[in-house]
Order: sequence, then C-alpha cells, then structure tokens
Amino acid sequence: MKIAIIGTGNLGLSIAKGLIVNNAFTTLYLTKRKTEEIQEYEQHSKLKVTSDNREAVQHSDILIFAVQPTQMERILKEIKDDLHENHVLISTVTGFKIPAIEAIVGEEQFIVRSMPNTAIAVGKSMTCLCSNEKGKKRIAIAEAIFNRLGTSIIIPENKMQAATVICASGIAFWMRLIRATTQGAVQLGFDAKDAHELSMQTCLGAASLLIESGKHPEEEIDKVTTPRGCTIEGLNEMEHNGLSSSLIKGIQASFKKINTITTD
Ligand SMILES: NC(=O)C1=CN([C@@H]2O[C@H](COP(=O)(O)OP(=O)(O)OC[C@H]3O[C@@H](n4cnc5c(N)ncnc54)[C@H](OP(=O)(O)O)[C@@H]3O)[C@@H](O)[C@H]2O)C=CC1
Ligand SMILES: O=C(O)[C@@H]1CCC=N1
Repeated sequence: MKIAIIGTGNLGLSIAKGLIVNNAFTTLYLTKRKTEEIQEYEQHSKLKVTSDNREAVQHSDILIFAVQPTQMERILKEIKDDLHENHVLISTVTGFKIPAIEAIVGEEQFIVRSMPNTAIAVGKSMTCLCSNEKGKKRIAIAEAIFNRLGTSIIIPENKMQAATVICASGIAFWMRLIRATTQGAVQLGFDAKDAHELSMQTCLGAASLLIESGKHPEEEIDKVTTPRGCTIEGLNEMEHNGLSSSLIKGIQASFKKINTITTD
C-alpha cells in the first residue's frame, strides 16, 4: 500500500508509528509544513518526509488526512487536481463531514471518515469508520489498515461525533483514571513508579477480562466484592462521591462541546 499522511502532528505521527511497527506500507509519505520536527523518520528506507502535499498525493494511493478541522478545506482544495479515481481518501478530521469533503473533491472519490485514537501508535486503537456511497466499495481497505493498528467498527456517519468523545477523547478520560488510582496507591505507601505500574496493569487486566470473557462489568465486579469486604466499601464511597455520574456528565459535556467546535 502506498500511503500518505497529510498532516503529521499528534495523531498523524501516532498512525505513522503504528504503520512503521507493523511494516504496513510499500511507501509512506509524511507531510507537514515544519518538516524538521519529523525529519528523523526519513531514515526509514520506504518513508519520505515533505511539506509538499501534492507530491505526497501524486505518489500515493491511500491518503490519510490528519490536519485540524480549520486546515482541511484549504488542503483538499490544494490537492484536488492531483486526485485520480482510485485514490482512497481517509479523513480523521473531527467534525468535517462527508458532504463537505464531497463538495470539494466530488462524490466520485472513495471517501472514508475514520476516528482512531492515539493508542494507534501501539496497535491498540479503537477506530470507528464510515464512508460515502462510493467509499463503501473501499472501506475494507480502511478496515484492513486500522485492524492492523487495533480494532475497528463501521458506524453510521451520524454517530461519528459520539465516537470521537468515547474513543478519541476517551483515551484522556481513562488516562486520568489511571493517574487518580496511582495517586491513591502512593497514599497507601507505594512509590510512584510501582504505583503507576500497579494502576496501569490493573486497568489492562480489567479491560482484557471483559474483552476475552465477553461478560458484563457487573458480573466481574460481583466476583470481587466480598460481602462486608473492602471492595464494596470503596466502590460505594466512590459512588456516593459521584464516580459514575461524574463520568457520564463529563461525556455529555464533551459531546455538547464537540457539536459547537466542529466545522459543520
Ligand atoms: N489527537 C487525537 O487524539 C485525535 C485527533 N483527531 C483529529 O485529527 C486531526 C489532527 O489532530 P492532531 O494530530 O491532534 O492535530 P495536530 O495539530 O497535532 O496535527 C495537525 C498537523 O497538521 C500539520 N499541518 C497543518 N497545516 C498543514 C498543511 N498545509 N500541510 C501539511 N500539514 C499541515 C501541522 O504541522 P505543521 O504546522 O508543521 O504544518 C500539524 O502537525 C484533528 O482534526 C483532530 O480533531 C481525531 C482523533 C484523535
Ligand atoms: O479534543 C479534541 O477536540 C480532539 C478531538 C478528539 C481528540 N482530540
């Protein structure tokens, strides 16, 4: 696969790292204006760093756009004359809807919207995908890429904003929970390094248990909560202080915000 990442910032670089680790490309172009920030990646033999988006598009078949929403329209206009009918356009740009992309490049292009998260750098992204009508014929290419870099599901476009909150912003939400449980562990006497390790691995164990067993969280919680024991004591105290409510309200606030900051 000849891939170009147009806009190699936080997310674009995470995707690039995932592609490099998985050796998932024939050639890979990485573009940004300040190329010196990612110049080190040119040491890779099949990888080219450039500020020339048109050159990247001309030498690639799969175009992954990872620029800010305000930059997307200008960049699509810049490269549209270099598009051929087999290009697959994959946009990670928050809130930049398929009709807005089609309005610039035309309905006859294969267009996929993708919402990954930064865990893509370590092959663990939960990625949501949708496409335009034409793109349904090529969405399997996007699935193949993102399934090598984690897990993907196809959803309707009208759920992409919600998916952004749960999966993309969600990484930050879970990180904060890991930080909080680390702080708790330090207070119980572990040094910071051990506390961090205990917290991360326990989080990984909880998610892995649910993924591998397919069980509901409460079924697993029931196995841990000894009657009159310390787990239920801790859980109930957390709930009295609004743990679940706080997370649900945070998700709602994030969703409300995303619907105001997008370019729709
Ligand atoms: N961060 C995340 O976890 C996620 C982000 N997203 C979405 O992905 C998109 C990118 O996010 P993120 O990576 O955080 O943003 P960044 O600002 O980190 O990255 C955007 C990159 O685009 C580059 N850029 C800007 N203008 C151009 C141009 N004309 N040509 C080529 N490159 C250009 C910038 O580099 P330079 O200034 O050097 O050109 C910058 O590195 C956003 O739309 C975001 O909403 C989606 C899912 C998760
Ligand atoms: O915080 C944001 O607005 C972007 C969208 C998802 C992740 N980062």
